[in-house]
Amino acid sequence: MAGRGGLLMLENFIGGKFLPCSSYLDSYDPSTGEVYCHVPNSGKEEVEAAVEAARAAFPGWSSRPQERSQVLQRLADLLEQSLEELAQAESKDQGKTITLARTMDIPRAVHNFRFFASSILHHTSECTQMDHLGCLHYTVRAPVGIAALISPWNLPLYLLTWKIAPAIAAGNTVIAKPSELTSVTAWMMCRLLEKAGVPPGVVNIVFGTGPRVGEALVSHPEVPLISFTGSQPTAERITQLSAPYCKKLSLELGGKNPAIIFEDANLAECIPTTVRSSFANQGEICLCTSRIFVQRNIYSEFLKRFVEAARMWKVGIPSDPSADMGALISKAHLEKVRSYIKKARMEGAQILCGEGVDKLNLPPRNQAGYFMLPTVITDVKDESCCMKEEIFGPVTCVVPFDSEEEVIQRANNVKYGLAATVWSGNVGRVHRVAKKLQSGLVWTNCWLIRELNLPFGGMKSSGVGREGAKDSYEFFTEVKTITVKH
Ligand SMILES: NC(=O)c1ccc[n+]([C@@H]2O[C@H](COP(=O)([O-])OP(=O)(O)OC[C@H]3O[C@@H](n4cnc5c(N)ncnc54)[C@H](O)[C@@H]3O)[C@@H](O)[C@H]2O)c1
Ligand SMILES: N/C(=C\C=C\C=O)C(=O)O
Repeated sequence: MAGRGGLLMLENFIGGKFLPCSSYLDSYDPSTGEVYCHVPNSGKEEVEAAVEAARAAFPGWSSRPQERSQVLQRLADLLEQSLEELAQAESKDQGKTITLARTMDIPRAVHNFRFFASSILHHTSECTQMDHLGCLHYTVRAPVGIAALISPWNLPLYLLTWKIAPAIAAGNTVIAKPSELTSVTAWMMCRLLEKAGVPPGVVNIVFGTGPRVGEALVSHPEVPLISFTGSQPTAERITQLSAPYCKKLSLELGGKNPAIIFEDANLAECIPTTVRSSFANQGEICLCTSRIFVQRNIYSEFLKRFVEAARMWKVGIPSDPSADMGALISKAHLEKVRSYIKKARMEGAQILCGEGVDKLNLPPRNQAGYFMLPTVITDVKDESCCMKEEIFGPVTCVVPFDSEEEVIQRANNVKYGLAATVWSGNVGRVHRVAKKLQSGLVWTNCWLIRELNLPFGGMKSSGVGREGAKDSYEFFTEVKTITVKH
């Protein structure tokens, strides 16, 4: 929809209707630094309206499980038919490459609906007998009610649908709040909901900032469940606000993910995959590698080949299909990421390629965009902020190690525990190391191969709870144990 100054103007989606808001936020095109869209700056009033709509829709939606599965399938089909349009929009709004949006973000959003449409039909419940007391016990599960779903800016539709699909499949009604920095594809999806047969009020989307609309949502007494993906400080705030109501919480947070590369690793596979795991989506994936530990006897060779491969990664405008990396999300974020390179230099680390070393070539129109080259840091201490804090940008540190025990201890020596990769041809070692890593996910000799049936989530400050077929079902339902005396 065209709004002020011919710019795209989004509206909230509440009770099956698009509704304007009394105030709007500017949203920037990361590749040019120009405002290109206005996003509703919603608050308490919009949350009240969404709660009312979600409450009214709950009795009907929660009582029709077969129909829910069919509706989700139709929504998946409709999203798939709009794949190209959605990919273009995601790439423009977020700064990611069109190739990544086409091959990962939007296909995964489609898959999220297909997967939960099917998996919801296959859950079983528990039953036990106490013959000596003449009793049979069994469990039933019921949707919790109105779910608040809050998602970040890095994988906008991918992560939003990873929450909406299991929540509504289980029979809840939802109020979703996408990041104010990347709201466009969520708004586009609203146009498909009615066509798919999602009844009004089942999916409500309120746009705006965390402190204003996000807090109104998480502290609403009629919203008993919150699924949040984002940063650890925001998770802390949400936990505080929801504590008085004992809400159910799922928190998917940041990472400081290690790659451990042993001397017997297949470097021909490991190097391109580790370049990708460090720099895909501009390093803005919570699962991205940011600490690379390399066994000392292959360290020099690895470093040389890794830096060569990182330099080959093409930073380009997001719409260029040959680009490997696009623009970072915002000016503030670019400055934050760059500040880590300055700190590393001040600490005596070496920057081997990227920021401040190589030259970025951009068309004149994109000079004010938020671009940065893939950057490799070395000679950096484990205690440095670059090795401890989540940078969430195209920056990775490479350091040597000597023994298995040493590298496990160093890899675990951060507050986060989300994802690790281990590279070795020795199956025994891979299995031993994977078991000792404090990490919710360990990919060995690969990265980011997702099996949605199995638990996804982090340890330590990387989160609370797990998502996936069974875990999401358990989170989005309440269980009840029934005892029958016969
Ligand atoms: N573990 C995972 O699956 C996963 C996935 C993607 C991103 N992340 C993490 O997300 C972070 C980057 O995303 P971000 O910058 O959008 O995170 P963020 O915490 O700033 O924002 C995430 C969402 O929370 C909202 N929000 C902010 N303050 C809020 C408040 N006070 N109350 C309610 N809602 C509030 C934001 O508007 C946004 O929608 C990184 O730390 C990254 O690692 C984790
Ligand atoms: N939740 C998932 C990925 C999160 C990525 C973070 O940036 C997923 O693949 O299910």
